Amino acid sequence: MKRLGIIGADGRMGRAVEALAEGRYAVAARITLANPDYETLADCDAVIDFSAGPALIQSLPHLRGGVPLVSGTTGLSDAEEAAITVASQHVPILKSGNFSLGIAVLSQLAQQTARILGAGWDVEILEMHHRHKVDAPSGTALMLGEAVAKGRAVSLSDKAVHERGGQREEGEIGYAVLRGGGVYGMHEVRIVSESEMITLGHQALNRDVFADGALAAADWLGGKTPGLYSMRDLIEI
Ligand SMILES: NC(=O)C1=CN([C@@H]2O[C@H](COP(=O)(O)OP(=O)(O)OC[C@H]3O[C@@H](n4cnc5c(N)ncnc54)[C@H](OP(=O)(O)O)[C@@H]3O)[C@@H](O)[C@H]2O)C=CC1
Ligand SMILES: O=C(O)C1=N[C@H](C(=O)O)C[C@H](O)C1
Repeated sequence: MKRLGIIGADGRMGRAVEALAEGRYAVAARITLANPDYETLADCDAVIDFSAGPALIQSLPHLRGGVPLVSGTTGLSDAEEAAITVASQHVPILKSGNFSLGIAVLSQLAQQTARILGAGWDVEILEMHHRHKVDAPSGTALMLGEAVAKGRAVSLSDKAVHERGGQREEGEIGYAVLRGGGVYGMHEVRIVSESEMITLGHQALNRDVFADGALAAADWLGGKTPGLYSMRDLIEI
């Protein structure tokens, strides 16, 4: 059986991945805060990461032999993102802020809708997650904003408004963040004119949807050449 490493193995997602991997992979490395045995990752056939920036960055040197990495950790700094891009010269890495099929499709729809309608329509991105979530806005909400920006041929960092302190300006991509209870993940892209509103929405109904997608990504990534891949590469949209 192929050997799987899990970074953040004791976390909500790490536990979901370990449970779903049973019968498909032998879990050969479990990286946790208490047991940071990063060198055990080098002997794995694939590694799945749902942890935090520092853990992900510490793992990278141990994958340089070419161990494929699937990473779902969000809230990374620019320096951490850059380190992943550098590592992908030696290692196949599939990184996504969301491993559900529905969000991959929603992202494509948001891009197309933004391209067709243009900046005359206002875009607001809403997300809600459980009370324990650390980063805001979510990695998925940022991905959806990137899709809208790509559809409009603009840069998200130029157009994103994370806290509205006054009146809206044309072309803004606004964010609204809610936190509470046990919500697995709710995202909406609202595209609004003076006369009508399109709502593209998605709700995760359990945590396994992300773990399942990450395991499918690990299967797909085996044997790929080094590079930085996305869920859209996997499902070919
Ligand atoms: N892409 C996707 O589809 C999804 C992405 N995520 C993202 O995955 C990440 C994890 O989410 P979730 O499982 O809910 O969070 P948790 O806090 O439940 O799990 C993270 C785990 O990583 C551990 N950890 C943190 N730092 C280190 C370190 N330096 N070394 C070793 N272990 C470390 C934590 O340990 P401790 O508990 O001791 O702090 C914890 O067990 C988040 O960034 C989240 O946004 C979540 C769901 C889906
Ligand atoms: O922290 C979570 O739980 C989730 N995080 C990801 C994100 O930041 O978008 C994906 C999913 O929505 C759940």
